Amino acid sequence: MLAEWLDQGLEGRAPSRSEGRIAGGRFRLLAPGVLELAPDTPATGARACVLSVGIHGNETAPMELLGEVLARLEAGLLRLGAPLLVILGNPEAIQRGQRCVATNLNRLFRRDLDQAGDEPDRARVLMAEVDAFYARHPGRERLHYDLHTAIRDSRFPRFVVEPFTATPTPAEQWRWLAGAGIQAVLHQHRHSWTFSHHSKHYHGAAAFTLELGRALPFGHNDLAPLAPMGRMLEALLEGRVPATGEPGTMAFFRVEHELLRHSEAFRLCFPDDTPNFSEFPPGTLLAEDAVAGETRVGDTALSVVFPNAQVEIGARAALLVVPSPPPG
Ligand SMILES: O=C(O)CCC(=O)N[C@@H](CCC(=O)O)C(=O)O
Ligand SMILES: [Zn+2]
Repeated sequence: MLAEWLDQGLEGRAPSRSEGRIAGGRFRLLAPGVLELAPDTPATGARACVLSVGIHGNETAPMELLGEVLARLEAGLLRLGAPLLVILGNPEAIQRGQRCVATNLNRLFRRDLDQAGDEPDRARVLMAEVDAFYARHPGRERLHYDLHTAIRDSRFPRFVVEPFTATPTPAEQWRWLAGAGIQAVLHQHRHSWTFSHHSKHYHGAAAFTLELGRALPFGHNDLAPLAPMGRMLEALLEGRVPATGEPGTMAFFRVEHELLRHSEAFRLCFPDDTPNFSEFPPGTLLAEDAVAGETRVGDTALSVVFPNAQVEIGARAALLVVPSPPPG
């Protein structure tokens, strides 16, 4: 039923059952693409976990990975030990195999959102479900992993974005992420209104956007490098402490500057297929914009993450980042 729920969501079919039993607890469909797993007896120290995939409809590897974990739970190979909210982010975009339908859902997670349209409506549903889920688990530590894949190759194929908020990230997170095969961490420098930012900013959750390789069509993903990540998700689901790694194995960066597209006549001055975290020396011309003029690297080398000249006007066209010391 659980793996079927995911498949039906991907295909736009209504699920056959809206609640029932699984090993160690119950499942309940709360809204289209929103599944709650409630353990009979939460394990000591279990986190209230939100796991989201498909916020961008063409990022398929996380959906396949989560599908495997849910199938193992359903087959009785795992036993539920933690409260979980499992989210299929943008079903309409997933069915179309597109990043989004009209606008980027992952910029809309703010409580004062007043836009109309499919993605704004979906953001409001998801924010309400996450708010209600965390409210059902007062006193329990909160976690949100929002799983994505990136448009381009990357010097670090598996990395996380740590949203900017006042809430410090618990030190254990760096050990868990290293243990799950994450290779780099990027600290945001300001509020970004992404889904993981919502959970961290409004709920004090340990929350990240996880980039797990490149976005490819269903069936073309190599899930082998994501095996440690799958094991971490299984540990969280069972309420166990995940395997840990050495945070020093990860590269740490912080955002120095956000490059915005201000006009139609905007272009990035490096090839489209430039991998994430490529470094440019001082003086390099990075972008030209009819309104903002030239953007050049200053005195310190900058690396480029998520370059995309095709974004909407006013949206982020790249993050310009520098190495930063590991936390703590
Ligand atoms: O590869 C790209 O250019 C985009 C990949 C992607 O969807 N990234 C997320 C990052 C969210 C964050 O900054 O936390 C996004 O752009 O929404
Ligand atoms: Zn994405």
